[in-house]
Amino acid sequence: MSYVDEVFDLVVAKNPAQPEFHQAVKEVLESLRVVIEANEEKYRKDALLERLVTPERQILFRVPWVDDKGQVQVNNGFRVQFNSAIGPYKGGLRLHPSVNLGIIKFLGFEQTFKNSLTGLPIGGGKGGSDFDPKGKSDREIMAFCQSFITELYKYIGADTDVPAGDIGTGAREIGYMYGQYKRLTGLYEGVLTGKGLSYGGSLARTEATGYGLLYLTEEMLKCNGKDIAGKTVAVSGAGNVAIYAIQKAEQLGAKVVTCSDSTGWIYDPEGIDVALLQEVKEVKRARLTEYAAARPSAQYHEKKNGEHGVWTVKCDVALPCATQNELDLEDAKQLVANGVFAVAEGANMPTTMEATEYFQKNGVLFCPGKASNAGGVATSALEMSQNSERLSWTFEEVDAKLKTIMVNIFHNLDDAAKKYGMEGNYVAGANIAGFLKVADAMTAQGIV
Ligand SMILES: NC(=O)C1=CN([C@@H]2O[C@H](COP(=O)(O)OP(=O)(O)OC[C@H]3O[C@@H](n4cnc5c(N)ncnc54)[C@H](OP(=O)(O)O)[C@@H]3O)[C@@H](O)[C@H]2O)C=CC1
Ligand SMILES: O=C(O)CCC(=O)C(=O)O
Repeated sequence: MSYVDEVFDLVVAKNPAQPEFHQAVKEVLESLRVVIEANEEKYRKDALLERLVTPERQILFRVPWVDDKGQVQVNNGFRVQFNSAIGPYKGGLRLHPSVNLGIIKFLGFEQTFKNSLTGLPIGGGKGGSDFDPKGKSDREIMAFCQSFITELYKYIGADTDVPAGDIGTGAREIGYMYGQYKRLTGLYEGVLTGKGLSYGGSLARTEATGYGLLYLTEEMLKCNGKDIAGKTVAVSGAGNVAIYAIQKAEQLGAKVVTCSDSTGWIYDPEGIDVALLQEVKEVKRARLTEYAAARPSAQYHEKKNGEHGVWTVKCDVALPCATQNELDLEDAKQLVANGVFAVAEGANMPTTMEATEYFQKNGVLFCPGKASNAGGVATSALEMSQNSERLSWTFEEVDAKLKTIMVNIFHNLDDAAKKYGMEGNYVAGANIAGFLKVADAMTAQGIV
């Protein structure tokens, strides 16, 4: 049996009931086959793959907090410190009822390769809780965040592990967590990113994941003789990534006709009004029905099981920006039948493996999230740099660096795919380019 297959079987055996983690590992290992086989003896002897798929540390903890009725609630807290070969652990905190250890491990594993692709010195980590921020008062959110950090502060720090936002964790939550960390440690340091601008946050971090997605998509299209201007784009999600992806796509001359949340989706043939979307989602924290009520051109569709939502709409470019496995084989078939020619992932692993293969077999340009959504974490690393030098850069400076990083990521994965005989396979290119740097650093640092 090949080394890759042996290690994949080991992952399934040692991590039962963690399908998202198995999926993320399988996708990476499959595309590393050619690289591993070229150096199999050394990697096998060093158990490099076994170490790569095993988190350095997993922290599981209780998060008790008191709700507005005086009732004590208890949630599960997680931080998976996956790989620190190239820098301190770095990655977001997800607050969503679906969160479990397998999901945090898949995200931490992906983060290791993504962070490597940015070219910046950051290792991979991820965390979160099964806490549901929806419908909670500000006081309840604060109580949860303070309790979460009261345990987690022991394991994080500006040079050890630097968490940030993800689904359900935005500027408000980061603020409460930062305040509690400072209170417990007495340290005013860059321990979290995505902070508010008045206390060490970076300009353009809020926009970075969505903007970065479009910078990379623009470059991918340009290198394949196409242009984003004038194209019709379908976006899923209506959170941080989706909103700024829509804004930048529209600035680049595309028309974005869809967005969605967990209860329904919008088709707006005149193009999404991003200012209205921001007002509904970021300010009011309301449902998309409010967008539809205020926008005569918009059609609102309730989410129904078995229906394919935004992916039924005819588009040239699809940008899944909501959550994992939200675009399956049926969706991919529909998109291809409707003429889609490019898909770039804003979310982490939003496309199933079968759907990814279908796109690739049908000549659709496909960029995986670990490359196309890396602008968020890259800008977080720029926030860390600014915190270290006690300076703040302008929006234009950060945005220009972000654009350069995204263009470089695309060329690195394009080059890696070509070098290993898989031209145009950006999934393989991203996994190989991300892996090589981490593997080199792990090898240089000995058996740790
Ligand atoms: N924020 C960042 O900087 C980065 C985020 N990402 C990834 O991008 C994706 C979106 O994150 P972000 O925009 O920050 O998160 P937000 O919480 O801001 O928004 C998430 C959006 O996706 C929808 N959504 C979440 N879960 C589900 C679900 N199970 N089914 C349907 N819709 C769902 C939400 O709808 P509702 O509000 O109704 O729940 C919301 O519209 C995630 O995969 C995240 O890991 C990747 C890189 C960086
Ligand atoms: O900015 C960060 O550190 C976190 C980003 C993140 O969680 C992600 O890239 O998925």
